[in-house]
Amino acid sequence: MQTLDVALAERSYPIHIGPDLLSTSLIRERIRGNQVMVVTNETIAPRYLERVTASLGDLQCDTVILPDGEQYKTLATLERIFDALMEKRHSRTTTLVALGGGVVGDMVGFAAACFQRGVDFIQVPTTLLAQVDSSVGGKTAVNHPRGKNMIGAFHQPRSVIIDIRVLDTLPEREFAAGMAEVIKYGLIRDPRFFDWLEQHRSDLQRRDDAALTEAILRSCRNKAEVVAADETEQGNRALLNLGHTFGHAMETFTGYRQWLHGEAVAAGMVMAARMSRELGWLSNDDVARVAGSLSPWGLPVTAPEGMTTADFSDLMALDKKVRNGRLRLVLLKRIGEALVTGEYHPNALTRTLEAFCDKG
Ligand SMILES: NC(=O)c1ccc[n+]([C@@H]2O[C@H](COP(=O)([O-])OP(=O)(O)OC[C@H]3O[C@@H](n4cnc5c(N)ncnc54)[C@H](O)[C@@H]3O)[C@@H](O)[C@H]2O)c1
Ligand SMILES: O=C(O)C(=O)C[C@@H](O)[C@H](O)[C@H](O)COP(=O)(O)O
Ligand SMILES: [Zn+2]
Repeated sequence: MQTLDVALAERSYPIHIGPDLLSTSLIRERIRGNQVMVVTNETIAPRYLERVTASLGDLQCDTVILPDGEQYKTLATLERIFDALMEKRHSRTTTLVALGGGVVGDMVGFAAACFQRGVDFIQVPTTLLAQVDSSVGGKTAVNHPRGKNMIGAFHQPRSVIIDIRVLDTLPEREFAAGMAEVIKYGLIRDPRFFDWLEQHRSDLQRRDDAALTEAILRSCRNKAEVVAADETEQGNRALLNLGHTFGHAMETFTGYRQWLHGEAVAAGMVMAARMSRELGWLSNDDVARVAGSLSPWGLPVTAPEGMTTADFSDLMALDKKVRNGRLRLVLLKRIGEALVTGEYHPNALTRTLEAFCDKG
């Protein structure tokens, strides 16, 4: 097992990474009270829920099983968690455990931030995307029909427990979606990791344990460093949003049903790369290299069917990085270095959107 720390003073916490961690005492050790609510979904429950509850010893342990899917990452679904907490008489010293992918993790984190104005929670991520990104950093939220993650809070977990064995049951499409966020770290701040990912693509495609552990570790290290330097996104944390302004627009446009988050981020990162070329920062070869790092995973590099430039503009105007009416975007200075900026000629954005919507 390897352990990293997210250094946030009194809110610091460990990330444990290794095989077969689900049934160890790691979760139990981080629980401070005598009550725990394990929240998961209908797909994950039959596979992993019992293993987790069995590891919790003599605590009062209750469970909630949510419906599966991004379309359920809503305020309405959150109520099921609050109802269960009230029904089972959980108090302020309870701990919520998020057993699942980013959807479960984001909702449980938000429920923990809200219940009695804030209780402990532990992330037990079961998708690659959740292991490398969403379980770390304390961004929690639900979606609004008009915008992604619009209602949420910053609330850090007590610990993150990454059992790489649970990825054995993860479908290919979900695994690839997680790779989009892994590749993101290489693009925004870690060019050596980007090179490494290109060199080890086939090892990762066959889910070789050593390569997978290395990819998860290096991703979590990148995320932990960014979060430790800027917990609430006053500055450089926004770099983790590469591809997301475009991607969130695509997810919202498709009603949170058609495209996976990682797929939308992949297409969004290609858009960001193309816009960076418009601004003279990336070459044609760089853009081809960005797209070429994503497409072998079957990730989309074109816009959803029927989405127009007007759709993009409308939805992107609601992005959380808008400041005083000006849309700020995360763009690439070069492969391995990103910046967030609102200082670009609007034509560069128009040309990027037109090219993307016309022919992809
Ligand atoms: N908070 C953050 O910092 C952050 C970062 C990135 C993404 N996100 C959010 O995360 C969400 C996407 O997360 P995701 O990609 O994990 O999607 P997800 O949570 O929907 O999980 C993907 C699918 O895999 C299934 N699944 C999960 N673990 C499995 C396993 N081990 N075996 C078999 N099936 C399994 C799930 O039931 C689901 O059907 C989005 O809502 C996105 O906005 C948040
Ligand atoms: O942790 C962050 O910060 C991120 O931006 C990570 C993203 O991968 C993630 O999708 C996040 O939920 C996006 O946040 P949002 O503030 O743009 O909704
Ligand atoms: Zn993301």
